[in-house]
Amino acid sequence: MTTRNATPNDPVVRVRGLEKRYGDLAAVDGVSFDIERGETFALLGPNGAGKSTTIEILEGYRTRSGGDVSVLGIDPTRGGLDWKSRLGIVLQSTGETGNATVVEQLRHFAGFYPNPRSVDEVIAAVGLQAKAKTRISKLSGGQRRRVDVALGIIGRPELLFLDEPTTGFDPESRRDFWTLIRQLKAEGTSILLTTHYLDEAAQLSDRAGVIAGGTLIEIGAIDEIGGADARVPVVRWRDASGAPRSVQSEHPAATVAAITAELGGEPRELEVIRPSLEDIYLGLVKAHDAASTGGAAAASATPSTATSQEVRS
Ligand SMILES: Nc1ncnc2c1ncn2[C@@H]1O[C@H](COP(=O)(O)OP(=O)(O)OP(=O)(O)O)[C@@H](O)[C@H]1O
Repeated sequence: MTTRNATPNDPVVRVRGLEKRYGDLAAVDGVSFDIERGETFALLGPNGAGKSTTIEILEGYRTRSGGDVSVLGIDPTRGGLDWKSRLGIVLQSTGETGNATVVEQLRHFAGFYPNPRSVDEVIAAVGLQAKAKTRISKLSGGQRRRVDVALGIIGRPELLFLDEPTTGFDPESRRDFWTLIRQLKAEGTSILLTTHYLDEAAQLSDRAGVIAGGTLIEIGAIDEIGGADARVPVVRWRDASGAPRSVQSEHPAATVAAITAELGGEPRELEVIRPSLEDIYLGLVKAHDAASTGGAAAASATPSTATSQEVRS
């Protein structure tokens, strides 16, 4: 076996120079990051960026081509059943379609863990009380996804991997899921989340890493990622001729006052927008795409709320 269990001060995940090649394709190309104990970390990136490959290497489902990885103090390629029982895994694709009912499946899986949660509590936490005795094969796609999440948390994991967990959830179920994740976090669970819902990442995560083309292009606290410049508010309005105008401003109130004075009245369709995580993320990915296709000069991490006509005040 390998090294030692993580102490409370060690990161629960430590990745250094991770590489994964599929033939000529470098799907993951020198990625490094840590996840601290109790932290929720979001791995963000476009389709094919390398998120699932990274997460599945951490889970022990894929081998790596290079680099060092430690998960709960263990190299995943050597993780045994004891190590696996400390993880909760919600894979990207829904696996549960069998003939068992929800409660039967959860009882069955609870038996694999030394200290599982109560099956009834988990069913309630994922909002499947009314379907507890229904066969999984008869559930809707979103309900099956909730079974996946239930199976991921039944073993009371120290570290929970959530690969696009809320795909197929209706808006209310997503909010319920967020509440559940906050409860798990409050209990001390460390979480690695991938999602294409940037509002979900912003709501749940302490830090995020953005991966594109197999490399980590940005990492930081959710409210700092992309840097201060990317967070400058944008004032939008229509000028006297009805043309759309926008300006990035560190002092939006003063900017609005100046526009109002210039127009001699209320600006039409006035709005002040603070770039969201999604705007910032889109700016980062756009800048990376431009740089990697040779258009570096045109690239900047300007939020997507910006337009080419904008000036900064
Ligand atoms: N088994 C495989 N064999 C060959 N290429 C693969 C394999 N698995 C993934 N890839 C390629 O590796 C790259 C990264 O894929 P990965 O599934 O990690 O992306 P992702 O960021 O999770 O994307 P998505 O958001 O679509 O889930 C892609 O170009 C993909 O086509």
